[in-house]
Amino acid sequence: MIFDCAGKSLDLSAPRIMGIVNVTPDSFSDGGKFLNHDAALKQAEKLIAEGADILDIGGESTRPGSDIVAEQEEIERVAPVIELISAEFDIPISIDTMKPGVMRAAVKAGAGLINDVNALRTEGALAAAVELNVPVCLMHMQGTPQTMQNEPHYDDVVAEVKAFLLERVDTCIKAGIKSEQIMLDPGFGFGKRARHNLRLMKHLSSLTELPYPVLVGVSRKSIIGDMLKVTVDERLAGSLSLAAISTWLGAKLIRTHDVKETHQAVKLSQAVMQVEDFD
Ligand SMILES: Nc1nc2[nH]c(SCC(=O)O)nc2c(=O)[nH]1
Repeated sequence: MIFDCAGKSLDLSAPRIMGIVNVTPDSFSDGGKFLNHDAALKQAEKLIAEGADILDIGGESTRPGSDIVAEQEEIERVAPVIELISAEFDIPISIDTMKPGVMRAAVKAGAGLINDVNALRTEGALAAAVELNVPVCLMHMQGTPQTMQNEPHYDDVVAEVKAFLLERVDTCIKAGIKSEQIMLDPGFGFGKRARHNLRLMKHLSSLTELPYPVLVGVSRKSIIGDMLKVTVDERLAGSLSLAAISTWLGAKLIRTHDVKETHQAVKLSQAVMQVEDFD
């Protein structure tokens, strides 16, 4: 279960941590903090020191109602940062984008994994991913970031998300993506109400039992805010609780803003899962 991310390996035989570096002015949690390259590099350095196993670079916020960013603008935000991080550190880098042109520029700059919240459905994205021949994360989203939280509806959210992801896997493999280069993600908060997010978490094993590693991204998200009625900067405890639950249920990659604390939570849940039953 080792992903080759453009020569840098990501070993998913145990749960790992994906640190978030948003190079956007409007990301819901840290928007604007890392728009300049030095700040982004410093953030990368911090997350690596705290134990990140991969860094996820995003140039377009996909929080509900976010603005669409032009492809060239998104490339100008992410490519220089990826180049800097890739030159400076030996850590695998993922590009969080839906756009094929950004995928190409990011991999050229040193990214080794495509993290697509749109599961390669954008025109040209699947062809780009096949050509770039790097691992991909396929995530479920109902609608678009601009529309997804307007009355999301499911008859059976767990079954529907699982069916969507398996259909995308089938399409990707038929197009030439290797199955061992695929990871899946239920897409917490992407066209889901609180109860949908909770059901997806409760039944996460319906995804983790599949032969693909599962990535979970709940860091500081509305699943926490809805339940605890706390603001974004008061969601660390909730994020860590869900990180522990996710890994307990088989998630192999936790996407987070808070790497140090999440690393501790994951280490504990691993310790419980792996302890010998008898001396
Ligand atoms: N794979 C994956 N990529 C993501 N990119 C974002 S951006 C919005 C935010 O961080 O709230 N979320 C996710 C997620 O949940 N999974």
